[in-house]
Amino acid sequence: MTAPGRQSTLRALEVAGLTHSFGPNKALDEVSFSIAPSRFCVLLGLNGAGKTTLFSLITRLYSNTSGAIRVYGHDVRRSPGEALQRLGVVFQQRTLDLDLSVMQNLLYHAALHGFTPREARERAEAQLERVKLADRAKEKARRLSGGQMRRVEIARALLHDPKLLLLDEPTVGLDIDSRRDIVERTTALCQDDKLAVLWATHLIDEVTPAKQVVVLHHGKVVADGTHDAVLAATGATDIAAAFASLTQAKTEAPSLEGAGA
Ligand SMILES: Nc1ncnc2c1ncn2[C@@H]1O[C@H](COP(=O)(O)OP(=O)(O)OP(=O)(O)O)[C@@H](O)[C@H]1O
Repeated sequence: MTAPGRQSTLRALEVAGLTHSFGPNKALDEVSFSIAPSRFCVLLGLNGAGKTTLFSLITRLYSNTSGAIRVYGHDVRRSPGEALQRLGVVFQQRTLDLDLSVMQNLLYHAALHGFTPREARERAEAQLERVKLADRAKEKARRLSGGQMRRVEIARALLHDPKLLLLDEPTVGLDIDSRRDIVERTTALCQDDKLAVLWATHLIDEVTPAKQVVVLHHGKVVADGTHDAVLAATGATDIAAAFASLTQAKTEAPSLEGAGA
C-alpha cells in the first residue's frame, strides 16, 4: 500500500505517467496531473480525447498497466479498497432504474455498500436533502426530468461519503437551466463540503475562473493549471480561444509549472 503523504502535500487525485492503448490506438499517452483536496477540476476535451478511458482506469473498470493512479495517496492497483472507498462516480450513461422509486434506487445502491437497512435509509434521506429532492423520494425515477435524474445520481454517488467525486459529461443532454443547476450544485458541494471534483466535459463554458482546468487532446495533457494560467500560457483572452489554440495548433503542452491547484 502506498502510504498517504503529509496533509499539506496530499492530493485528492494523482495521475502519473498513465498510458492506455486499445490495440494500436493509444487512448492515453503519459497522462499526468493532480487535484488538491476541495478543488474543482474540469477535464476538458473533445469527443475521443480519452476522458472516459481515464475514468475507467481511475474506477478500475480497466486495470492500469503503466503509470500510477492514487486517490488520497492510495494506489488504485495496490490498494483498490482504500482508493475506491474515497471515490464517488457519476457515469456518462444514465444508470437509474426507471421502474424503481428514487428512494429504492438509493437504498439498492446503499445495500451494495454494505449499510444496514436503517443506515441506508438515513444516508439516502440525507443525500436527497442535499440535492433538494427529498420531496420526490417516493416517485418512480422515470417521472423525473433529466436534470433531476442527474441530481439523484449525484446523491447516490455521495451515499458512502466519498472525498473525490468523478462526473463524466454530467450535463450532456440537459437544457441550459438544468446544466447551470448541476454545475452550481456541484460547485457548492466542492466549496461547502470539502469535496474534490473531477468533471469531464467538452463544453467550454463549464470552465470558470475559480476552477483548475486540464485539457486533454488525443490522449495527451496539453494544458494543466488555473483558468488564468491557461489563458496566460496560450496568450488567449478567453478559455474558448485558449482551447481552440491548444487543440488545433499545439502539439506540446505550454509550460504552466506551479500554476495548478
Ligand atoms: N473499448 C474501446 N475499444 C477500442 N477503442 C476504444 C474503446 N474505448 C475508447 N476507445 C478509443 O479510445 C479513444 C478515447 O476514447 P474515450 O471514450 O476515452 O474519449 P472521450 O474523451 O471520453 O470521448 P467521448 O466524450 O466521445 O466519450 C478514442 O479513440 C476511442 O475510439
